[in-house]
Amino acid sequence: MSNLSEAYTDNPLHLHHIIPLDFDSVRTVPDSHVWPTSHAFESDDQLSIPTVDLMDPDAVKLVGHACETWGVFQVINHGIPLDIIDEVESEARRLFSLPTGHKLKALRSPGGATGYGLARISPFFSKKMWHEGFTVMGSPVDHARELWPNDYQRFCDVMEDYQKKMKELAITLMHLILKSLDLSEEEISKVVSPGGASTALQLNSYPFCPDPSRVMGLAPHTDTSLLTILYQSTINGLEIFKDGVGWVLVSPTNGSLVVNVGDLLHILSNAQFPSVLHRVVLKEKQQRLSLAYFYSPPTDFHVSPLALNPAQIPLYRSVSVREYIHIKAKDVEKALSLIRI
Ligand SMILES: C=C1C[C@]23C[C@H]1CC[C@H]2[C@@]12CCC[C@@](C)(C(=O)O1)[C@H]2[C@@H]3C(=O)O
Ligand SMILES: O=C(O)CCC(=O)C(=O)O
Ligand SMILES: [Fe+2]
Repeated sequence: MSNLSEAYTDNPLHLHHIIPLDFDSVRTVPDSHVWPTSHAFESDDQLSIPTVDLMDPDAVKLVGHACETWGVFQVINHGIPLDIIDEVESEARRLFSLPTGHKLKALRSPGGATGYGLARISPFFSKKMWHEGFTVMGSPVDHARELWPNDYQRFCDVMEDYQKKMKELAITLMHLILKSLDLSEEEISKVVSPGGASTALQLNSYPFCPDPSRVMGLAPHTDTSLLTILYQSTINGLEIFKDGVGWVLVSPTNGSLVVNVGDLLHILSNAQFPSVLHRVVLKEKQQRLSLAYFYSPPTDFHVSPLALNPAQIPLYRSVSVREYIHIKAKDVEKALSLIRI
């Protein structure tokens, strides 16, 4: 079991916050899943998040500017082969296409971090989300075997390969981002070391919904990570909240990946980079899939504001990754303010 998995084990959930609806059998949206104002504050502007070409000689500057102004950007020329992404998507599709009863064989346990179930933030909302997820940390073999006793190898190989590639990309991105904050190589290598990281891969499915405008795919949240790398296949739905503007749609563009700043990078940057609030709304009468890879330092690593010039004061106290996960499990919305100095 990985350390990150243990950190989540300390914060158990109740089963009714884990078991998704039997989406196959619903013909109308049950009251438990109706969100009254899900489309409020949507911006009409044709605004879009920045795109960064990782091969651009100015990548450090571009990435730094995108993190500061938006907290989220799209990367192209990221070096992840598209056929690998396609394979992960197709394995994710194979998983979510199983009958509900079958998927429940791989249900996340109340004290567990991995497997099939609702998003971890579910207990904080009075309405349920139109969402099912499958969380992977390292090898998914235990849960894959429960789903496909004689045919789990391919799923495992594909998921492990993807995590390996995502980790390399996350490290590349972290180097660029921390360089943009003027951190020295020595400081950077403390935060980003190939051997030590906490990572997770989340397969997200937003099943077909008979009445998409009344439900919420994934409620507004910030990610706990340093950064998150997201692949959102071809269906619209992801929106990010930009101060002074409102909800901005992030449309999928072929082969690009969305990178967003998480809470831990927000702390590390001393609030220079916003930990971007985002949500998923259902825009189409079609199932939507996404793959989110979360990259954080090891759970015993202490995160504190690093990018300080002599005139600046730290806005957050130092917090270990494990402690921050614990604080967030108690109160997702207040977590950052609880460690503010
Ligand atoms: C490594 C992570 C990051 C987690 C928890 C754990 C595994 C699953 C991730 C998500 C995925 C869906 C949104 C989120 C908010 C959720 O509910 O579960 C994420 C959460 C976080 O960023 O806090
Ligand atoms: O499905 C998406 O586009 C976003 C998923 C997400 O925000 C997450 O997994 O944390
Ligand atoms: Fe997220």
